[in-house]
Amino acid sequence: MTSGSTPPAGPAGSAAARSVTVRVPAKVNVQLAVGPPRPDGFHDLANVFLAVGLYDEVTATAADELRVTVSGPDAAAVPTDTSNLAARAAQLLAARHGREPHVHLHIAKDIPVAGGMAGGSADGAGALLACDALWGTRTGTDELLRICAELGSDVPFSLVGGAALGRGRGEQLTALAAKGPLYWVFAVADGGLSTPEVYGEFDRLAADRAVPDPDPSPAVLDALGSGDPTALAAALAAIAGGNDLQPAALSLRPSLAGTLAAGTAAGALAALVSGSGPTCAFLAPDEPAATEIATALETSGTCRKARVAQAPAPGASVVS
Ligand SMILES: C[C@@](CO)(OP(=O)(O)O)[C@H](O)COP(=O)(O)OP(=O)(O)OC[C@H]1O[C@@H](n2ccc(N)nc2=O)[C@H](O)[C@@H]1O
Ligand SMILES: Nc1ncnc2c1ncn2[C@@H]1O[C@H](COP(=O)(O)OP(=O)(O)O)[C@@H](O)[C@H]1O
Repeated sequence: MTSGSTPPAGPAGSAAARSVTVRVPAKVNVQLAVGPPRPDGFHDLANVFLAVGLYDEVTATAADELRVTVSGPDAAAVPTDTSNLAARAAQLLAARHGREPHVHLHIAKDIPVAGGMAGGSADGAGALLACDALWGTRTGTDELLRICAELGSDVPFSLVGGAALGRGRGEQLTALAAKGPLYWVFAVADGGLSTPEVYGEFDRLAADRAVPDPDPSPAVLDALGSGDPTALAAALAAIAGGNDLQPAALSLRPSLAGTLAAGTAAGALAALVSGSGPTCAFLAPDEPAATEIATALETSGTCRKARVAQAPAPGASVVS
């Protein structure tokens, strides 16, 4: 083999790489203001996204067909066919570049499944970045973000991470200042909630009232920028907790009220359902308090397990 045809020894992510691993964070919606349903079935949002330090890892390896495998305690709940957002990401990227989506995608799953923490979106964004690096297709950020928006409303945020305001259906992002670390505790429930069903329940509960256009709370944005958990909790209290989907999630899963109460009793400054749920998110004053809240939640019997995570977390990034 001549030196010209020998793949150069390069860093993972170069055209020479045979395997690329990308780490992608989960999210919590610090505020989720939901407008009325649009003609296309989506809802306009003011979605204050915050990436948190629970991660999935997506590894893309050269293969002669598209294949998805999943590991982790909740792996059995994740589809491995082309409904998996990671597989769909590979297909969309390959189509953009006129190539076959031949790749083995392995997802090391740590983000709760169907939990309102955007785990599927994370895997979609992670697969996109991993395949782009593996295939050497060098797709620009704007094009990657367009593909993310095709995959799902939350996927663009999974790519960028940090903190951002999502307008439209959540896909139109503006970066937000966020100072850390903020310590969050996540109470993971048994079983998930379907995002479309929760939006449907929101519509049912709102049927006899006018739903205002969604807007972010300036106090929430200020508190996020200052990194002061007490100020953030006060700003959330002033807007009835901040998540307009919370009553719908509670209506579909009334037991979540007990989870929220257990975290509050254990010292959480704020307690809210994460997005469409059923994961509940608790803002802690500091790291030791977060550990105490997690222990109290696990012994309360109101959740399957509790996880502590710091925020803001970086977006999707190549780790090897
Ligand atoms: C609620 C949120 C909050 O961040 O996330 P989760 O808590 O589920 O993770 C998101 O809006 C979920 O976004 P995502 O999970 O990407 O949803 P998509 O695949 O785009 O849409 C799935 C379905 O949810 C509903 N949907 C989603 C987004 C939106 N702005 N309005 C909607 O009504 C629609 O019924 C849509 O068909
Ligand atoms: N890579 C993936 N990981 C998890 N779920 C996925 C994935 N791809 C598709 N799904 C489907 O998306 C649904 C929602 O999963 P997930 O994104 O974890 O939750 P949420 O939308 O509540 O944040 C799952 O029930 C599953 O059927």
